[in-house]
Amino acid sequence: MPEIALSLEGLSVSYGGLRAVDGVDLDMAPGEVVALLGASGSGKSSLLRAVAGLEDAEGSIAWRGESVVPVPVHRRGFGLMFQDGQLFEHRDVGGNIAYGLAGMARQERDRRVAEMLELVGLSGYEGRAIATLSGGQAQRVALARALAPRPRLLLLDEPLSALDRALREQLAADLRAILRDQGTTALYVTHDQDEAMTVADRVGIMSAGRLMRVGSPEELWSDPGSREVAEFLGFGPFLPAKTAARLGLPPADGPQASGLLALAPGALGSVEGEAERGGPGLEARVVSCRLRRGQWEAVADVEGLGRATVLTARPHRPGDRLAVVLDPARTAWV
Ligand SMILES: Nc1ncnc2c1ncn2[C@@H]1O[C@H](COP(=O)(O)OP(=O)(O)OP(=O)(O)O)[C@@H](O)[C@H]1O
Repeated sequence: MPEIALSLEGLSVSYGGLRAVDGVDLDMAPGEVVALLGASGSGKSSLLRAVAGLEDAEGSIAWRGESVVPVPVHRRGFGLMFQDGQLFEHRDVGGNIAYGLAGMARQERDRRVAEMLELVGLSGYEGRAIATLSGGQAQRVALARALAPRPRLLLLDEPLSALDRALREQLAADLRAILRDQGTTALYVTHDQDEAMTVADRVGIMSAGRLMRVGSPEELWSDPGSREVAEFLGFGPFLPAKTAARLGLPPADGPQASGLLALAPGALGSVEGEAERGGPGLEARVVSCRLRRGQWEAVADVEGLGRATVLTARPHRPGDRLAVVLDPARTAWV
């Protein structure tokens, strides 16, 4: 049997009559990073807080087979990191990182602080005042502080949400490298799909308190499992089997829950010049067009599919005709 670090079984969190987390089962391997992804209010933070011991919960929470439910927060050996790093303003950077290292000899503590600062790319920042740090630097210090005592599990709640997108992307990649480097087992809550897919080995999709599906980013994209998860990931439109067959995509073998073919973002592309020549492809009319991250995207009414996003090689005007082809590798049956 594979080794299990954190194990959740039937975990539920209720606030009065509201069931914020509803019967979640999840096993995590040692050193694994799992991101919980879901819309606002789906119960991600409540689940994380229950694991930390900050929220009463039903069901079981075990670490290496032993229940941690009776263990108080500070004895669980779990590290925490939040959106706002919650650094102590009255301590300098070094003092913040050393906070969880009480009981360690001075020299050893200083060494650990320097090592953590190097890990997060802030070597030499020991004496800096917290108020002088940028948002990104503050979150790096918060990460160093959380990792310094070598927690057996790191719990991160939207650690990058307060940062702008470019910084978030950079820090997400750095975080992944740091967690791998340290072999840290981590549960990571975010509502940002790109961040989840960058940081985690496996991503869990939450909706209305339930864990809908857990898988590696590749698994989720190739088989989202349900229309709800597919929609959350940005798949669409969803084509009935008959339409899919007309496009040369007969249903895959095996039972299909709803028998719909879901198109991933980028599944439709235009063959430039073909519309004018009347060549292969579905006929489409452009509604609007925009440049997104260096790629032209047209919203178009596509024959037999309805309104959909189509990647194009150049900008198009409303009313332009396109010949649209489907990339079967960017589709999934749900
Ligand atoms: N302390 C609380 N008392 C009452 N209801 C709460 C409390 N904390 C959360 N809730 C409710 O529980 C549900 C789940 O909230 P939770 O914060 O876990 O979701 P989330 O997915 O983390 O959302 P967000 O991304 O907005 O933080 C929501 O309906 C929320 O309003």
